[in-house]
Amino acid sequence: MTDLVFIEGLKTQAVIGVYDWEKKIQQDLVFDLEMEHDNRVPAETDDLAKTLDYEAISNYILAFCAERQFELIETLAEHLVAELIGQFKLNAITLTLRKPGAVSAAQAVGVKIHRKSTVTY
Ligand SMILES: Nc1nc2c(c(=O)[nH]1)N=C([C@H](O)[C@@H](O)CO)CN2
Repeated sequence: MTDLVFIEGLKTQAVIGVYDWEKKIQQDLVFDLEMEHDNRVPAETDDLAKTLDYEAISNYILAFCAERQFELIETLAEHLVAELIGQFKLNAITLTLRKPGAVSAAQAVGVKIHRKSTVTY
């Protein structure tokens, strides 16, 4: 099954970084998500409750970043994905997390992870 619900370029700020100066400031983060979902089911019923609500998931990520603090973006990505799988019953997700201001010579740096649920929803 190759259907997806995706979120692209979700921008927010968080306290994130390994250095002391980074723990006192907010820095930009950009999220791209691809979440596996059989889109035929919501399409048959025209029912929001049968799909992955990209608005609810986006709001969850914004709240997560406002409340939580990590050093590595790897740690943020892993914790966030684990919560999203549980909260929204995701079968599989690919998350790309960019920290655009981290390396001034680069447009962005970041991580990309793909995780599957241990149960099938
Ligand atoms: N793979 C990673 N490398 C680095 C990270 C990170 O989270 N993952 N973080 C930093 C610093 O916090 C950096 O962003 C400061 O500019 C360095 N390398």
